[in-house]
Amino acid sequence: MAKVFIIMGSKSDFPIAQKAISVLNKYGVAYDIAVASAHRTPKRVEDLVSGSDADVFISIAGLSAALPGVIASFTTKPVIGVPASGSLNYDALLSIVQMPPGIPVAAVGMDRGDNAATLAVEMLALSDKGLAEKLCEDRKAMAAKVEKDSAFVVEEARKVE
Ligand SMILES: Nc1c(C(=O)O)ncn1[C@@H]1O[C@H](COP(=O)(O)O)[C@@H](O)[C@H]1O
Repeated sequence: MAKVFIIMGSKSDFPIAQKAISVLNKYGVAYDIAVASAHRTPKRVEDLVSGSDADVFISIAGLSAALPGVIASFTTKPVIGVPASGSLNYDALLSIVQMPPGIPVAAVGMDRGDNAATLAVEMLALSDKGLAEKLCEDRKAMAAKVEKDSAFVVEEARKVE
């Protein structure tokens, strides 16, 4: 049973989806994936969302990026929107972030499929102790790497004349 459903507006968004898949695979979280567009195939979006039992939706969209908000209109499950970098600078980001009250979408940064997946895992970890523990371990590993990197730059700085 898929826990996360990744829906992207176009096949051209797939590289961003791959970043999300990589994180979900790392945590062993099952996912479904599909291309559907609120602009081009609105009925397909409704059918996919209504027919899904996923706990969290990740929606990737560029340009006017209606898709995450439209997905949110068909479900009360959390929807995480990933703005795809497009022809204008912040068009997709602003579309995703500016939802009307009552139908929120959690926006992550431009092209940040990885963060969308990590946020989805954090949501699932609220009711999954194993996932919560794995997230804690990874935070500790991240902190250890920062300390190691810091020691490295201190050492390298000493060598600068
Ligand atoms: N934002 C949306 C929606 C939507 O929101 O329904 N449908 C497609 N798109 C976006 O259009 C961009 C260009 O799509 P094409 O590459 O297919 O022309 C993609 O980033 C897609 O997410």
